[in-house]
Amino acid sequence: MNKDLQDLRVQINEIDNKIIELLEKRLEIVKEVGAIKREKSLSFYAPERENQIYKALDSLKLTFMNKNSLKAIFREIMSVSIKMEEPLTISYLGPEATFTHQAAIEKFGTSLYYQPEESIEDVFFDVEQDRADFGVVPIENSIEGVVNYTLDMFVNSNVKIVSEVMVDIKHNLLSKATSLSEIKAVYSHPNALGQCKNWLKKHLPNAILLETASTAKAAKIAAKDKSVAAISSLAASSLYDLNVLARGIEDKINNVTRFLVIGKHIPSPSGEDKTSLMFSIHDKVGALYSILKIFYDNQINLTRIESRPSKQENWSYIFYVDVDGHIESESVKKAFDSLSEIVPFVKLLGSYPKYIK
Ligand SMILES: O=C(O)C(=O)C[C@]1(C(=O)O)C=C[C@@H](O)C=C1
Repeated sequence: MNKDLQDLRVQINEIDNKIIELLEKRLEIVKEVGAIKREKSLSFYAPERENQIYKALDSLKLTFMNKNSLKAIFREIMSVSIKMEEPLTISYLGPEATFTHQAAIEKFGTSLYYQPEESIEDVFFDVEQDRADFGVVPIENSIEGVVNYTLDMFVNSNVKIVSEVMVDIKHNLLSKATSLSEIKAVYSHPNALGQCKNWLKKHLPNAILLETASTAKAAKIAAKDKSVAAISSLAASSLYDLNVLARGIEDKINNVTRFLVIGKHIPSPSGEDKTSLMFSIHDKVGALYSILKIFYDNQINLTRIESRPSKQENWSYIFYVDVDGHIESESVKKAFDSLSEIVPFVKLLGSYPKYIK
């Protein structure tokens, strides 16, 4: 072998050994952290601490390394740490290779146990009934809007939002076939078919479009029939051994879905947090105005408001709001207390660190 190459590889080996030695030292300390958490019944997963670590990485000036790559390395280091402290189980809206699966891995890394579920309801039940430590569910898409099913689940559940994660949605045409001319039908979730409408019209004008419960289910169907294709993720192409006939076929770029991590305990403040609340209002003039005024009076930035039918009585609604700040901060706490005094019903859904890309 070339002498220079050999020398360089010897140097790389030395550095790798140092990295491993340092990782071992880090885990030794994490073990002590885990013991304290067990003794004090604290959550092994600490999203507020993870965000602080990501933020510190973000402020570094690096010569060679891309920030996303560095974040991915630290995601996995912390995933290994959590596993050593306690091998947590993460339930998510499945099947495998869905965007929710991708969101769960982005949040917790690959070292934990993942449990796919058939419905959003089952993910909530897993967390409520201790079959999983945390759950991951979709909450809104930048094009399609809110996932009503998830919002409605919070009415009767006492799980808390502990974290959020955003995933860029990239659609791909997958098939056992090797060319577009062989495709007679395209399967996918209705949202994905809708998001790729123009591409399909242009490239597969004669194909029949068929709906499935998830993009991953579509890939499973495509794996059995060479004349069909699925719109699904790249993860599904490897899982079901499908050819990628076309990449990034969504009509609009900037298609992002936001997911929530649900658990049982509200994490401590990270320094940059969000609080989610739900409440109902009295049926009278100015009811919503007086609520919004509370946030204004406390100088709280309201970042989102949604309403949903209460399902108790026709034409009565439940409001969901997201505000900047943690419930342990003076202003958010004060606003929450004032709100509790004037509405028939209010519930704190969680305070959690804002997502850092
Ligand atoms: O600091 C903690 O609370 C830890 O448990 C350590 C650690 C880490 O590896 O840095 C691991 C898991 C937590 O989610 C956050 C951080």
